Amino acid sequence: MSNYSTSELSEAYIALGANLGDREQSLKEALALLGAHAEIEVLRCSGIYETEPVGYADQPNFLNMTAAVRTSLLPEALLDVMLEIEDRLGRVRTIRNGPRTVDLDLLWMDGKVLDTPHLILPHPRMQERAFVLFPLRDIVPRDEPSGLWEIVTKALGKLDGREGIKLWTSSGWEDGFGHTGN
Ligand SMILES: Nc1ncnc2c1ncn2[C@@H]1O[C@H](COP(=O)(O)OP(=O)(O)OP(=O)(O)O)[C@@H](O)[C@H]1O
Ligand SMILES: Nc1nc2c(c(=O)[nH]1)N=C(CO)CN2
Repeated sequence: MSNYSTSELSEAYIALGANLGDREQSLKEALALLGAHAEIEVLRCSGIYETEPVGYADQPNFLNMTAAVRTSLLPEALLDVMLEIEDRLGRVRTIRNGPRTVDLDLLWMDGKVLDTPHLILPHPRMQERAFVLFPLRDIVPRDEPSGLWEIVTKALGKLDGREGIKLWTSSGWEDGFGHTGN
């Protein structure tokens, strides 16, 4: 497909959330599926945080984390891969902000700005979500070239404390989790 990927590599930041079933397993499977894609390399993963639900309160706590990936996919194609992973892991869309086996949001891609019916970049709600910002702070380098570190730091400064976020466990990524063995 001509408009699927490019010869240039982008660095993208993805938020993952799960609040149904085996939440930790769903996050890890989603990461493994991202990393198994021929055009996606998972570079860094945050810790896994347990977070109180935001938006629609009458649902279980979430586990949330973020990942940085390197990819030759164009933004829309990366989003398609993410939506396929959600489907594969059994996500059923019911109510907005409602419970889900796994949710993948594309937060940031080299500072690109997009506003199409399918994809808005940067993610429009990322700066107000503590469950995104705390895990994102784990993995964005201070010298990130497109200005994400400054955005995350400023947005975190506006939050009221930790807002129902606590570290749950390490993602285990550094210890080899997610490698497919080749
Ligand atoms: N940056 C983005 N990342 C992920 N999805 C996006 C983005 N911009 C637009 N979308 C669109 O949003 C649609 C709905 O996403 P989803 O069902 O995950 O929403 P939600 O998780 O309930 O709410 P929220 O978008 O606030 O996290 C997706 O099918 C996708 O086309
Ligand atoms: N704590 C928490 N709350 C949410 C989350 C989430 O991932 N974590 N996702 C939502 C819709 O994307 C709505 N509310």
